[in-house]
Amino acid sequence: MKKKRILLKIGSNTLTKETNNISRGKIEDLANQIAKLKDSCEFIIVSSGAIAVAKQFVKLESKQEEVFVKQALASIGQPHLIRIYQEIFREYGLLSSQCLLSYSDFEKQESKTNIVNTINVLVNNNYIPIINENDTVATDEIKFGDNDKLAALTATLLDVDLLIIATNTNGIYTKKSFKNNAPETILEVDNFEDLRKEVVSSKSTHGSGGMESKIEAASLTKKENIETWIVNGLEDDFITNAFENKVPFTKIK
Ligand SMILES: Nc1ncnc2c1ncn2[C@@H]1O[C@H](COP(=O)(O)OP(=O)(O)O)[C@@H](O)[C@H]1O
Ligand SMILES: N[C@@H](CCC(=O)OP(=O)(O)O)C(=O)O
Repeated sequence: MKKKRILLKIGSNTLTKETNNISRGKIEDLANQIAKLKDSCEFIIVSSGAIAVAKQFVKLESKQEEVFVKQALASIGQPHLIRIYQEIFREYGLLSSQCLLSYSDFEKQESKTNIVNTINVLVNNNYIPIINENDTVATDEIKFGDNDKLAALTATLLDVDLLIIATNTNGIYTKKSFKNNAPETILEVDNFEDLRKEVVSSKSTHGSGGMESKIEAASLTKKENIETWIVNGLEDDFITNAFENKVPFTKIK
């Protein structure tokens, strides 16, 4: 049986469970779900969190807002982030690896071919690639604060069957319900262009792209006929529950 190829994007906000520390519990939840699904699905992860991990360990003598400081923090935090993933994934019998990519890599045919070949070898040998932006050489994502687009570009390049973006809401809410503090999830999207009108300018504690960047990401995958799900990553079992339709989330076909 051919496995369903899933690109899972998990942001700093979900990984920290909206605190100032990376949540080992969230990574355990992730590993537990991937282990349960491993006979039917293969996973590629785009994970943020390098800066958030570093902030747990160090205070650099400079203004935190400066982009170079964030790049330095990402460099300090990334190996810790991967160590935590590897420790926990190993306990669940999962193998993992690290890939650092930048947007410009998606503009060069040679780099694209190299990415596809490397990741295919990893996945075919049951390794879960954990991707983040190469923050030393590029600042797009730190400046705009978002891995959503990187996830969409990767999903497209690797021809996945499904992109899952884990965030801190039950998918995209109608603007009206969100503003009235009685959020209602848009479950299925009929008219994609109308979706853009539902975005509210608020963001979560650690997040910076807001819902807009998730919709932009979905517009890239939609063009390639890849389905995108926006789910609440703060909840336990958020992937398996979405598969079983036990929780509300937004499906963009
Ligand atoms: N229509 C909407 N439905 C749900 N959330 C929305 C909507 N419009 C804006 N948002 C905001 O988008 C946030 C999620 O994006 P973001 O803060 O960037 O999180 P992440 O770290 O997961 O990328 C939500 O917490 C919410 O404040
Ligand atoms: N690449 C950096 C920043 C990425 C970022 O902020 O993205 P996100 O948490 O998805 O809004 C990191 O790993 O900390």
